[in-house]
Amino acid sequence: MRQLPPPQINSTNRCLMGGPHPPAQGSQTSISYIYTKARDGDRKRTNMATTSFTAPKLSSPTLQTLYRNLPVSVPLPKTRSSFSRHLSPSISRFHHHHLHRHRLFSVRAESENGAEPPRHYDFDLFTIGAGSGGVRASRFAANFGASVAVCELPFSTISSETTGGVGGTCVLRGCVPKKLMVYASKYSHEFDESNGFGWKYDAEPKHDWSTLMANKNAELQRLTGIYKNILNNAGVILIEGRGKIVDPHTVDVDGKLYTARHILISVGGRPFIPEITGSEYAIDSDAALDLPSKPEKVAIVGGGYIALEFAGIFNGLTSEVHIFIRQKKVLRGFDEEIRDFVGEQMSLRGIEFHTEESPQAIVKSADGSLSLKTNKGTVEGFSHIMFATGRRPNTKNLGLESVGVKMNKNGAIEVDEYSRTTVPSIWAVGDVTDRINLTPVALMEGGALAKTLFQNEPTKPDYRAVPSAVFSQPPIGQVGLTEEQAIKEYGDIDVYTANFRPLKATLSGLPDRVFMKLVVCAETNKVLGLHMCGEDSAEIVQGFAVAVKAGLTKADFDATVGVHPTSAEEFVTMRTPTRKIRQKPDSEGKTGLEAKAAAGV
Ligand SMILES: NC(=O)C1=CN([C@@H]2O[C@H](COP(=O)(O)OP(=O)(O)OC[C@H]3O[C@@H](n4cnc5c(N)ncnc54)[C@H](OP(=O)(O)O)[C@@H]3O)[C@@H](O)[C@H]2O)C=CC1
Ligand SMILES: N[C@@H](CCC(=O)N[C@@H](CSSC[C@H](NC(=O)CC[C@H](N)C(=O)O)C(=O)NCC(=O)O)C(=O)NCC(=O)O)C(=O)O
Repeated sequence: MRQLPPPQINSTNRCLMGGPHPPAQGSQTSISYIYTKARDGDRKRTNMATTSFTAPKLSSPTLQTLYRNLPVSVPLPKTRSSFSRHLSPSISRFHHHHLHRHRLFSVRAESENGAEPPRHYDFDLFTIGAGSGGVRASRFAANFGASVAVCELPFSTISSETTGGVGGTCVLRGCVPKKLMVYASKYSHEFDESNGFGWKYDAEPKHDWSTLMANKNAELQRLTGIYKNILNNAGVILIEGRGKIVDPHTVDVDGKLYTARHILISVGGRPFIPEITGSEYAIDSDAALDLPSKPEKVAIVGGGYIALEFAGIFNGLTSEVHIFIRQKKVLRGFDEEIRDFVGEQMSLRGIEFHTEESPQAIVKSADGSLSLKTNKGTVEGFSHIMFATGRRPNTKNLGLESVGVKMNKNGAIEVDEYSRTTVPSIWAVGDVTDRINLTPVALMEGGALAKTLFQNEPTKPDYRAVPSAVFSQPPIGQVGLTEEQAIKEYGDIDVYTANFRPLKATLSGLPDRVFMKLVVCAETNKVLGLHMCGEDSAEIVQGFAVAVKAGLTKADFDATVGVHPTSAEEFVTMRTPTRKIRQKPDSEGKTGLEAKAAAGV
């Protein structure tokens, strides 16, 4: 796609960020606050004495532009902008109160090239979508001194054209409720483990589905409230409704128009279900997180993150679970040995895998049960059929085509390295751009954008060594290259693996095992990739991700003392390579110490 030049930081930002400006001679505008940088990068507002000054007489064009771009605060009642004109009385009252509490209404004058007449905007940044990326960009931008509004649809556990909620996918329909359900479902395995440690129950522990759903939903309500407060405390104005871009600087929210110097699209994605006969009987992950009762027998179509996580959840909560994947293995793109290992371990916990089976139709029987017809036959008697067949960017009905924001064939917004779309004033972060669809990545993109636009610090998100976890049971954690990627990229690698029965399994008597792998560059001794499937792998990999990101060598790992007895210690005690792969001609590979010396470490 077209690469736009790095964003130019305009003089508004420079002035705003630069701390107290000397009052321009003769101005009558009151400046109420300055912003000082706090340790964590957020900014603290400092109350300043109001300064009165009248418009300065500036001779140089640069200074004139600088002055036009100064953020000037105008008391709301005196200045009715296009923004306040369109507000309904109740929203207007809220904004009036809110703006006065946080900062006076900011009207900015802009002249893009010095020749055009200055334009006034209601906001420096208008964000569409208050999920992880949108909230992060908006609140950081506000903390950097920008005037920011964000619009979001009303709360619902199920996303649609008319529902969403502050917090977005991660908080309301993804990571958080999913992890709560993972916690709920893990107990059954733990009850099984406990017998070997002497625990006896007079009766089988019972699970009450409605208690779990009620507590989970109460937590989601709490979190959406927390996210509203986070925005409010940062001085971001929240507007409930559906945003649609009208022109490169204007957003329509349910009939009211708001102008902004920059528009950010952070509307995320939604589950995708392929169109097959009977697909209306299928549920997606939104619905699966909010079922009124436990599924008795569930088919899960797909072999990605979501399919494996829900298979573990329903299996742990004692549903009968069948997974249908169109390939031989789950988790395309993951390390091959991890793909094999997780499949085996999940099978041992009672999940049935149907491989190389593609769904063709769903049929509902008179008794209400569902059958899944595939290329290999029909499996009957499901209470639920869940599709976890990927997610699609949420870019319909946003007005993107009409303003010229380019999208790829899946509807993902194309952006440059700074998250800028093909329209220079419009930016996009998070799943809507389909880069790496993970919450911490959206947070990174949102934070980088706020710095780029409002802190005079053009910042590209860094996609090297992004760790991730699949909260399957057992879970997977990984960072860096798979063995297959490393061979392709480096040719010569050493692979260290450990496949062992963890201490806990010796008394529990369960067939649980752990698999761990280090992929090491033979030439430099750097650890290129680290993979684990087994209890606690997500927690373990987060720490090791620092080492991989920092480019540490296998020798550095060897020099680290283990924590005993843990599974994690295997990563620092793998002494002999399981295999050495040599693809470069005449290549022997170096030992750890030789490589360390060669690299000057
Ligand atoms: N723990 C985490 O960090 C989590 C992250 N996520 C994020 O959300 C994204 C979406 O997750 P998910 O929905 O699991 O998507 P994924 O892309 O991970 O997996 C989709 C799965 O569905 C299969 N599939 C796609 N289309 C069809 C079809 N028409 N018929 C049969 N099978 C099909 C794919 O098979 P094939 O491989 O053959 O294409 C693949 O196995 C992930 O990529 C991840 O970024 C989601 C949940 C948890
Ligand atoms: N990691 C811990 C904490 C989980 C957590 O971070 N909970 C979040 C909610 S979900 S997570 C939602 C996600 N937050 C985060 O990912 C926070 C990550 C990290 N603390 C950071 O600052 O980068 C997000 O969308 N952030 C937008 C933003 O920060 O701008 C929270 O806000 N809790 C407050 C509370 O419970 O009182 C755990 O797993 O137990």
